[in-house]
Amino acid sequence: MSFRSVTWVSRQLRSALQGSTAAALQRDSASLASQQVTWSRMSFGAGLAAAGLATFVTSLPQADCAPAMEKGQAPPINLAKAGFAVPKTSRKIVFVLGGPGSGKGTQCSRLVAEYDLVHLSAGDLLRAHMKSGTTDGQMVADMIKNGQIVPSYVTVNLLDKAMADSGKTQFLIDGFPRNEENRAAFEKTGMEPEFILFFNCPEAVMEKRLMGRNEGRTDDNAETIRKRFKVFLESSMPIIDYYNKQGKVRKVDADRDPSTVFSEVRKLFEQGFE
Ligand SMILES: Nc1ncnc2c1ncn2[C@@H]1O[C@H](COP(=O)(O)OP(=O)(O)OP(=O)(O)O)[C@@H](O)[C@H]1O
Ligand SMILES: O=c1ccn([C@@H]2O[C@H](COP(=O)(O)O)[C@@H](O)[C@H]2O)c(=O)[nH]1
Repeated sequence: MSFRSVTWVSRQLRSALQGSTAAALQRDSASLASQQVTWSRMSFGAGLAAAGLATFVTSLPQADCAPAMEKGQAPPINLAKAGFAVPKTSRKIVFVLGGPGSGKGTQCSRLVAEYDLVHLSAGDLLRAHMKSGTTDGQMVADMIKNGQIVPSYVTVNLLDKAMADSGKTQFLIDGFPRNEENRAAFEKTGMEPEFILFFNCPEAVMEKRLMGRNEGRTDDNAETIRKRFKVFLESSMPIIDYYNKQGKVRKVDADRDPSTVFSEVRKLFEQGFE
């Protein structure tokens, strides 16, 4: 199956409305159908769409729909806000792994612009959490500054909550799992990755990129970068090997300009899930 977004929801909406007598609903549907309502085929059961989709889309608060529609984009449909919980086992997950500075975040941004995917960077979630003022938050701040891997109970909870809150079903999980403890804790939740997108990049290239990133990160300095590289080789590479043995790794040569890297990434996504 392909990740490519389709106007499938529009069609479902129109067919669900064919038997409906509600004029107001039809008016809303026509305006929605004129937008490109994107969703992906695999994320939704036809029964759910026919039974409830028209109702909850039209009942979404205006504030949720208006800004995106003004920009000519798809109105956001958030299943969680609409009261539908997406079962964990329905989530389609791709782990995006590679050394620090290999370009994971850069390529994930490009992917979400083209496909119906939610990008969750474990590092970003942890950086937000470290500002929470909790004891955990302080621990996370210290660990990031030292290039250490935060215990799974923190990271897995943050990822799980972000997935649930998104109300979506297809995720790029960037920078996780980083060690065996992470991997095992995630799999215990019942979720597993469809495949692993692995960015292969020489250390010298990654170091140059990180030193030039200038985003004010506490770990983008020569001393912490050295520690992060060591942790990557010792703890994270074995995870990539683990998935490689399962035939789940799709490897990209990341030492090229971002557009060239992306054209290869796109090809790997067009293969869909096997
Ligand atoms: N293909 C590329 N060529 C040159 N520079 C790149 C390329 N991809 C990303 N960069 C730059 O390198 C830096 C690191 O990229 P990015 O943040 O995407 O990496 P990352 O793998 O997500 O890093 P981290 O794991 O540390 O979060 C950024 O400044 C980015 O603009
Ligand atoms: O799953 C994770 C992800 C990240 N960390 C910590 O955060 C920093 C920065 O991560 P980036 O992916 O480079 O944004 C990383 O060095 C770890 O300290 C983590 O512990 N677990």
